[in-house]
Amino acid sequence: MTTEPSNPRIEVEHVKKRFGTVEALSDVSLTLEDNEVLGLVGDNGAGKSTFIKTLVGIHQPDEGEIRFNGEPVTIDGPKHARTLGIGTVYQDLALVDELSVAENLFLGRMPVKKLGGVVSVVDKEYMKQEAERILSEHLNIHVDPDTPVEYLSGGERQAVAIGRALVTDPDIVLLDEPTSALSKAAVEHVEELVKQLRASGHSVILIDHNLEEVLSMTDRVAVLFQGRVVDVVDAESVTRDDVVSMMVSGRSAHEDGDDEPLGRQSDATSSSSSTA
Ligand SMILES: Nc1ncnc2c1ncn2[C@@H]1O[C@H](COP(=O)(O)OP(=O)(O)OP(=O)(O)O)[C@@H](O)[C@H]1O
Repeated sequence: MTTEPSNPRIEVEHVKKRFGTVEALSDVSLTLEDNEVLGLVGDNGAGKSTFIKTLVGIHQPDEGEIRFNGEPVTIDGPKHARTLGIGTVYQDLALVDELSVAENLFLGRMPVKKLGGVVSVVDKEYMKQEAERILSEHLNIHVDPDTPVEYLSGGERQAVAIGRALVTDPDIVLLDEPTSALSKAAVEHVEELVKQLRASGHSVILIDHNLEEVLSMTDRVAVLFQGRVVDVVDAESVTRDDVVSMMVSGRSAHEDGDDEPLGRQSDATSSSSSTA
């Protein structure tokens, strides 16, 4: 279901990002509307993770502008992104193996309490209770919050990573492959979570190689090819085959067949900045 663009949470305009000779993002323009789930798909190396990492300030764009709630921003890094209300689950999970589930959820933002009104100590009880609540309520995962994450299954680790993004109650959630290591039942919980996030007014960007999941979870889908946006399509009306074709050819399903693919090697003037 596509609604008229009205109140973008994030606007990315003409962003370029190079790594040496590789142009990972070539003139990317995209919007994330208020209360929408935007899918980001593309073949390996298309630029999806670079896009997410640029949004949270891990990478700085070489060119272009990012606006957040209408205001141009320079995002210094993940901490700054969190203060802007962006929660992120990275593809590599970024968990610390030897720390517990609760410690991973609250990494870098441990809650403190005053002992005797004077000495500040980490509030471990609160951390454990919150960790259990977030994981069971949102993800239906029941693990001992004291367990080091190195002992968890892949699916449980993924749930901890998602739970970690939810601790700060963000308005915008960026999910980079949130279901890649999950069982079918756990994937359904993530799908449910994404629906709940949207129902409660969040905006979500979802990267997922499973196109069925993307099409069922998102409102719009942006297709990337070699650093460019091929098209942004309505998830309800596009077919999986059309998305695959755009991912492989670098051409929009709506374009005539004679154009050059919109790849890094192409000299074709980009018509790829659709924000549909
Ligand atoms: N830190 C980096 N240094 C050098 N090159 C990089 C770096 N990060 C990404 N790249 C390159 O930029 C391009 C885009 O990579 P990116 O990880 O964004 O793709 P992706 O769409 O997320 O791929 P995948 O689906 O395989 O995760 C690739 O050619 C990649 O090798």
